[in-house]
Amino acid sequence: MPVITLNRLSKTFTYYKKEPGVRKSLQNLFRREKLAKEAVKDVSFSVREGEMVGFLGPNGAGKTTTLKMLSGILHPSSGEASVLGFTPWKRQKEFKRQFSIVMGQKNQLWWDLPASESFALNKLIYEIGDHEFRASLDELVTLLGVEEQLHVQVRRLSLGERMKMELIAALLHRPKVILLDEPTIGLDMVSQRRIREFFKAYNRQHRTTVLLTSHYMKDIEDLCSRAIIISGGTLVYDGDLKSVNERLGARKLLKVRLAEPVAQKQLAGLGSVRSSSQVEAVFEVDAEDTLGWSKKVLDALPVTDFTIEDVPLEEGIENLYNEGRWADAK
Ligand SMILES: Nc1ncnc2c1ncn2[C@@H]1O[C@H](COP(=O)(O)OP(=O)(O)OP(=O)(O)O)[C@@H](O)[C@H]1O
Repeated sequence: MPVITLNRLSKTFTYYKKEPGVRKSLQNLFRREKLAKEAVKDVSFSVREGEMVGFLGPNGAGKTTTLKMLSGILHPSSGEASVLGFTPWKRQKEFKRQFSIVMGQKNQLWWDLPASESFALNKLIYEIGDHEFRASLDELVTLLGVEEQLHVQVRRLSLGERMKMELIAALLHRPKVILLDEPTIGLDMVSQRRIREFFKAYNRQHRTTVLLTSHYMKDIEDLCSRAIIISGGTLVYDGDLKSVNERLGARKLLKVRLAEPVAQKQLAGLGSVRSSSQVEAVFEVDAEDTLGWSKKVLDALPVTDFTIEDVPLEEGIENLYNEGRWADAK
């Protein structure tokens, strides 16, 4: 049984064009130009109970807008959605008690109070019983290793510690469905890993259904076996994460630092140059022949430093989409 279902869900934002300058602003008071942005177009998919699905797409693809509709923060322009049998934007109390959304860029904790006091408030809001609250809090605090920070004013916590407290606040009422919008954004590698490990353990224990957006491929790889990809508001892929990886992994970025400036022409003569500055160059190369490419570049240029990296997720998706390489993946 799916717990999340979207049926041709769409959202168009309408807004008025704003032009710079006093004269234009005055003109706009009388004659405003109305614009429309189709942020999400006819998106349909469903997620089964206990699944952890990566929701991916380039910047501005419509991910946050979709998650906001699924959490009831936004009304769609058309289409339907059901989460745990509820229509999210009706915002029924019973829905809110079984659901949670975590946005890495927003916080729900009170900054001037210790997190423990925000948790006590959530206990009241979600009507969590004493025993359940204690058990839930103990489990989350232990899994995330934040026992010592519970009574520290939130504004004094590190970014990673604050995010862990945000997660506790979002999970205290043991929601069955969790939407995670960039939960590890801006965190250092250690905190990112800790949060990934937390979700793995948490999901094993509670079989929560999770829809996760992240710009870090590692988050998605570690937690999800299925990916849903949108681009320009439209669903472009729904399937195995492995096949997305195979496609994205086909190219690598070879980054070199040079001892002295090298002419653009010489760089271009070596291969596909992604970008270059005075003493740096980035080549996009075939992943299967990284060694051959490395040798060629090292032989030809005065290289002082050298790294091989994956193509950033959102860029890779955008490239594949533009090249029409999704056709056989759908
Ligand atoms: N209130 C709004 N009014 C007008 N346009 C909007 C509004 N909210 C979002 N948009 C536009 O809708 C599109 C989708 O935005 P959304 O935030 O859903 O993208 P996203 O996939 O989450 O991107 P990112 O990865 O950068 O966070 C963008 O072009 C954005 O500028």
